[in-house]
Amino acid sequence: MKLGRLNHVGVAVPSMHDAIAYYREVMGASLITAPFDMPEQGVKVAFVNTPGEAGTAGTQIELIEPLGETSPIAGFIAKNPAGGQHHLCYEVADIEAARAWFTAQGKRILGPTRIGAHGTPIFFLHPKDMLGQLTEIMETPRGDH
Ligand SMILES: C[C@@H](C(=O)O)C(=O)SCCNC(=O)CCNC(=O)[C@H](O)C(C)(C)COP(=O)(O)OP(=O)(O)OC[C@H]1O[C@@H](n2cnc3c(N)ncnc32)[C@H](O)[C@@H]1OP(=O)(O)O
Ligand SMILES: [Co+2]
Repeated sequence: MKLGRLNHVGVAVPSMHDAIAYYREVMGASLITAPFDMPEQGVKVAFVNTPGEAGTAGTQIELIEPLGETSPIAGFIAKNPAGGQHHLCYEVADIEAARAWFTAQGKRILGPTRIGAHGTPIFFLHPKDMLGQLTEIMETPRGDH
């Protein structure tokens, strides 16, 4: 497997509304997508874009707010009521090859491969196996690179 670009840093927030205001007013972000619900992932999502090198997409901040009774980030927000850095998401060219690569190393994969917020397949790796970092692997969207 070859590691691709850092696609996004997931940031769990208790209030999407307040987090968007923070990125606009405190951080000076001008490109923030409208929030949308991903009920099957248990989160509301909005992306803050940072600029990349000429002609490339910059790394995004993925704001995630708990959605529904069984949100996977409910426990994280309970422990970190102000919110906090939640996961790192790296791109790969081939999601199935990446899954096999981590499985062969005994890394715990959290649930099935599913379609993520960019419309490409993703999976998550347990933070206790990954230097304490919840790690998301996503297939690079077609047309990028
Ligand atoms: C939309 C999509 C996309 O980008 O396309 C997304 O990103 S959706 C992003 C949201 N979806 C996901 O995160 C899906 C995968 N996540 C999960 O399955 C879960 O969140 C887990 C990672 C298993 C954690 O679940 P939960 O907090 O309920 O379990 P737990 O309290 O037993 O936690 C087990 C241990 O892991 C630690 N822990 C929990 N969340 C962590 C995190 N984000 N980073 C680092 N450590 C973390 C806890 O403190 C605890 O450590 P101690 O035992 O030392 O206290
Ligand atoms: Co993510």
